[in-house]
Amino acid sequence: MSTLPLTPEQSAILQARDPAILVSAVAGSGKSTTLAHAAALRLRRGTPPGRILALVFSDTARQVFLDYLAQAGHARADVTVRTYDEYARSLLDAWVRLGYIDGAHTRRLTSLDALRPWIYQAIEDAAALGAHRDYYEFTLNDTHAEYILDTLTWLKGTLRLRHLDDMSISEFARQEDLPEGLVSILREYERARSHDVGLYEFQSAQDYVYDCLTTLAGCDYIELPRFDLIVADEWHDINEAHLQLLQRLHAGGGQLIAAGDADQVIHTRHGAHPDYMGPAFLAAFGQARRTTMPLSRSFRCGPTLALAAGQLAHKTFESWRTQDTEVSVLLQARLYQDQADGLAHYLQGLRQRRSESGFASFAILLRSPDLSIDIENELIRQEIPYQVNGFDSYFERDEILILRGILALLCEQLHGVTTAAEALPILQALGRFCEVDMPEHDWQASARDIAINPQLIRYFYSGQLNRPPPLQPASTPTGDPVSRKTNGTAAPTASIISVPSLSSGDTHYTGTDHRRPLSPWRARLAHTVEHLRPLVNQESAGELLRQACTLLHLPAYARRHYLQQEQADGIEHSIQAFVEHAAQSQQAAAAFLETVASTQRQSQRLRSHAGSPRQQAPLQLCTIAAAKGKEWPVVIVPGLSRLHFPRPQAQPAEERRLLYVAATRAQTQLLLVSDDAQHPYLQQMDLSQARALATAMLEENRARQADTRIYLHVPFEQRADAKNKGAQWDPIRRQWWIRSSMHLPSFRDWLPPDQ
Ligand SMILES: Nc1ncnc2c1ncn2[C@@H]1O[C@H](COP(=O)(O)OP(=O)(O)OP(=O)(O)O)[C@@H](O)[C@H]1O
Repeated sequence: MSTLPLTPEQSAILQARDPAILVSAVAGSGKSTTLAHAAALRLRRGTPPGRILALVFSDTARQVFLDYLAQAGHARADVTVRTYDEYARSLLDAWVRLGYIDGAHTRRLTSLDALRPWIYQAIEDAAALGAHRDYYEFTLNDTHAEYILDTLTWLKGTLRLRHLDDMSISEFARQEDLPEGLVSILREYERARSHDVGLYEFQSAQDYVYDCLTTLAGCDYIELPRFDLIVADEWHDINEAHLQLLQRLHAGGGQLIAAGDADQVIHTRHGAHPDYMGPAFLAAFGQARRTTMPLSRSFRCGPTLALAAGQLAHKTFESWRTQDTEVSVLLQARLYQDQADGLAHYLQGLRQRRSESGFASFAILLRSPDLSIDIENELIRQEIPYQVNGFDSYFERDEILILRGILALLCEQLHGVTTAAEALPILQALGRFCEVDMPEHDWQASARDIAINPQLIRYFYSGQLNRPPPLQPASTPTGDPVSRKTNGTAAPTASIISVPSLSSGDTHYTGTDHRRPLSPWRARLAHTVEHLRPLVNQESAGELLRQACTLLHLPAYARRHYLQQEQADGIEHSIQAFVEHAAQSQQAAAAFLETVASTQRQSQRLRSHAGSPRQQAPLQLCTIAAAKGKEWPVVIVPGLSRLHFPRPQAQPAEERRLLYVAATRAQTQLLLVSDDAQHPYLQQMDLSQARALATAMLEENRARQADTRIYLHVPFEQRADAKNKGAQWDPIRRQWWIRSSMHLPSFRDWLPPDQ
């Protein structure tokens, strides 16, 4: 049995009898704990484990839920705890076993690698139809493939994809505001995937819930399992498909308790919406049969942070803590650069004040990866070990690799790079820019040669980047795409590409047709190299990169490859930050390339944790989205600037929720870094008012703590005696308790050993 004394709000939720309960909670208020206790209480009251279902959104959340269930006194295997995708998949499996659907040949694909051939096939099939070629680029690359999957995830999550069967491509494209070419790809992909209701060629994680609902709609004889209790954690991540599956499960009777925080909705792109934390829940579960209950006090955030977060979110947000969370603001002059120095200084000082040897208590949460350039550089300078979470370190990002590659082309030498492993990503990024199509072993060979002799990059340029791409044969899709395409690039055709050994200096190709004109990107690269090469010894790296970005139309490149405005903006910011980094260094191109390469090696050492000083625990450098559900003693949120956070083009409400999620990860200290003392978020949080009100809340919490509950071990036959002395009965824990301010010696026989 758990020793955790539940709060009155938690107890009220556990005692409520309504068939559908929506728990509207603040961050860190014990949502998962409460749901686990609800399951434990049912088990104690005799509900068989098989009649309880817990649904979560991630493996981490499942683990957390199982831990809380164990804390509440129940072994891990007692209750079914599943993600929605896993649960839907288990339903489909059961229907196959029962013979309701034919799943004998359905392939279960788990990675983009496994899905890629099918996506590429759909792109080719849609392109072959020819109708939308003038308005859409049917490119075969991973970025495009990911965009297609992202769009599918959204359309399936919102169940909007269902309309595609009843509409023409142009009608659907108009309705969803999508390019017709993209819609034609989606249609081809779904046609290849699903032959009929319950008959699937292949399924991936994003399909299970959607396919379950489609199968249920087409097969009304299928019965779903019945549960006495369904608990749904992280309800703020719910989308229409999850909601409808839950509605079907709940229609069999029993109780549903869903818990979430409307201000943690940050995945509207995948179909989540704050309405599900209110009107949509109430509508879905019937007027007379549901209720909303609060969890309004946080166990994580101290009073100052709770009050400030409440002001940001326009809601009541209180705290149980007797220690405050200190919230401070670091003002900096500019978005990039200055803040990094201030930050590292602050970090080192704080670590010393906290008397900690490592950085495990620290997290820096980024609105988007572009800020990482200066922060990573500063962490490296200060030898602070760090781990990157939710994005790639700037050394590994395509746009930065392209910029390094361009400087190397101007220098006609890949300065600073000493191994094939270092050269390969730069060559491949340039290759993607120019749509070079080579087999993997040729990439490897080129990287090896250039690592040995960095000047050979000039042959890579003349042989691969500065020549027209060969004509591809017309695609004749037949049979299984898996056997035709294997990895990130379309299967090479030996008669068209024959890569010379770079070390021989040989630039002769056996291509069959070179009449095709240079693609705009190759042509722009050629023009840039021609224009800037003569300036390489006169201009600094920063100036060369600035001019290269303009000549290459890099923002347009970002927009073409990253079809989502949000991603394209992120790439543009990242490019801008790297160019500024080069400018600040005031180095010539060759020296700057050397510096970046050696900084990269230091970064790898610090990130691998191998050579960090005194084997210190690393700091977490995380995107806000990847920090959701986690907590750290010290949280730093840089980049509060009117240009960066909130992003001017993004949805203002979702931007505000992003900051709310980031800020509420902090336990003892939150540092907000801004270039503007009047930043709208700082004004909304009104820290001086929050600090003033926090004092009273802290005193109240300390007084309450001094008067906590003490649970007694009262034998059944002595219960009347305990009651007469003033003990009270807790119906949820089924235990007698007294206040710590009562006369303890009167209860000596029943006190726990530590009292
Ligand atoms: N009644 C309680 N008394 C003391 N601590 C509690 C109580 N309920 C929960 N906690 C603690 O509060 C912390 C947060 O709990 P939990 O993870 O359940 O919150 P949450 O609302 O799900 O958090 P998040 O905002 O990350 O979703 C945990 O350390 C948990 O043990």
